[in-house]
Amino acid sequence: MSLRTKFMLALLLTGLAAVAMVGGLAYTGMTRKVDMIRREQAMEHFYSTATAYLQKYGSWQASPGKEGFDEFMQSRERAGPPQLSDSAQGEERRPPPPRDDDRGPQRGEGDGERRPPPPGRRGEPPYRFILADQDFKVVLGGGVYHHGEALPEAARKDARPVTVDGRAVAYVSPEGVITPSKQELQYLDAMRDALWFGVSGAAVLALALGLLLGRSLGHTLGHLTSAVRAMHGGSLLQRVPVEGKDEVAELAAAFNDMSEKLARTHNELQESHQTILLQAEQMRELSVRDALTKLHNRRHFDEQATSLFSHAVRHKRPLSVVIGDIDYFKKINDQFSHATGDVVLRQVGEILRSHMRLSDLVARYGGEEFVIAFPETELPQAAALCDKLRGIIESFPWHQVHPELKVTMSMGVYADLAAGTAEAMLQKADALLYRAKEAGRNQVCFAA
Ligand SMILES: Nc1nc2c(ncn2[C@@H]2O[C@H](COP(=O)(O)OP(=O)(O)OP(=O)(O)O)[C@@H](O)[C@H]2O)c(=O)[nH]1
Repeated sequence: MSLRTKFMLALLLTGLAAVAMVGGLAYTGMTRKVDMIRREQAMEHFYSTATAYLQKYGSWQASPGKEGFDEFMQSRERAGPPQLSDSAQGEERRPPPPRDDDRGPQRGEGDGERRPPPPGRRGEPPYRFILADQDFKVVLGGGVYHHGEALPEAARKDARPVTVDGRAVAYVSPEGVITPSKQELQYLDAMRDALWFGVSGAAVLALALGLLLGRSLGHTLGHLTSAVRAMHGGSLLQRVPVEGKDEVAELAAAFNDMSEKLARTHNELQESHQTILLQAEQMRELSVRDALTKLHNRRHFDEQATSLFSHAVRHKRPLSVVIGDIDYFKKINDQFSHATGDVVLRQVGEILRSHMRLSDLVARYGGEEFVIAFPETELPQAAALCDKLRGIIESFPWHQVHPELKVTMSMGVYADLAAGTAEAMLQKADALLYRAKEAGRNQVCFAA
């Protein structure tokens, strides 16, 4: 069941229950109150008439009886129109009791047998007053009791004494219920109509409110659901409209805050992740680079040379390895300073790097030693390239560093994969370098 339907049902039930309860209570309360007032008024009227009548004669026995009482009452009515008047039978007159014809003859009018009281509202007898004498003997039975009959104990409890000169000469007892007059019935009908009108109004209002509330709540919740789905999809920064100041609006505002914080934290995390990756890359780069020449270091060369060797063997491709060593470098350090030696190392490194192809591998192997691997290169091309490099180093304008500075390099080149490993090839190249040194330096020695 949708939220809107639930809202509508809840409001409908609440509205109907409230109207029914308030209206029902008001209706019942008012009906009872009207009954009570009428009953009191009728009682007061009958009682005052009976009191006046008995005061006039001293007692019922001394009075002309029922006819005299009726006459007395009618004369009082003529004197001033009463709110309620009572017949000599003591019956409340204004609302004529229903099925009055069924009552049959009254006490003293027929066979003397008491008939059941005529039904009033809801089948109850109409409202009447019973008048009993000082000994609780009924003198006016109101169609309920026989003349001379003893008033039952239950009726005596409600009986009100009529006193003359301080002594009770009679008792008035009410009996039955008030039957509403036509006008009162119209009032009650109008009240019932108003009640139904209220119930219908409440139902329409509840449905409209339910629809409105359900739509407004569903609107915000719909936004929230879409936003959460979008967040699941990776778009962390979401905004839903904040309407009003209720709990739903608070939820929407809290969601916006959360989304903003999540997006910010996510961005920060991504940035720091990038930084970490960058730093890791820099660290990795540093770990494979020589600090002075910025060429790769020995460890990196060994790793790469091994895989170049494997590749060359597997694909039966040529591979040449070279070891170059700056001649008399100790003398350069000693004669021109260690700093000059560093400049020489950096410059030689730059010359080697700038003359390599991207696929070539060059590294500072330690001290004044450099190593090169030429993949896809046969020995003659490698030896020729090394001789060219040797010439470039020799002819570099070293005098700009120091007027007397001269730098040359000796190299050993080896290109036979039969050596078995890259390391073994390097050892062979180193032996050829040694030979170059022995042969007078500033030269390239090679072997296939
Ligand atoms: N300036 C400088 N000198 C270094 C560095 N690394 C090693 N050396 C020096 O390089 C010199 C190498 O000297 P040797 O091994 O005797 O070789 P050489 O003097 O070049 O003699 P040959 O190789 O036989 O021509 C040593 O004096 C080391 O101290 C460095 O990073 N900077």
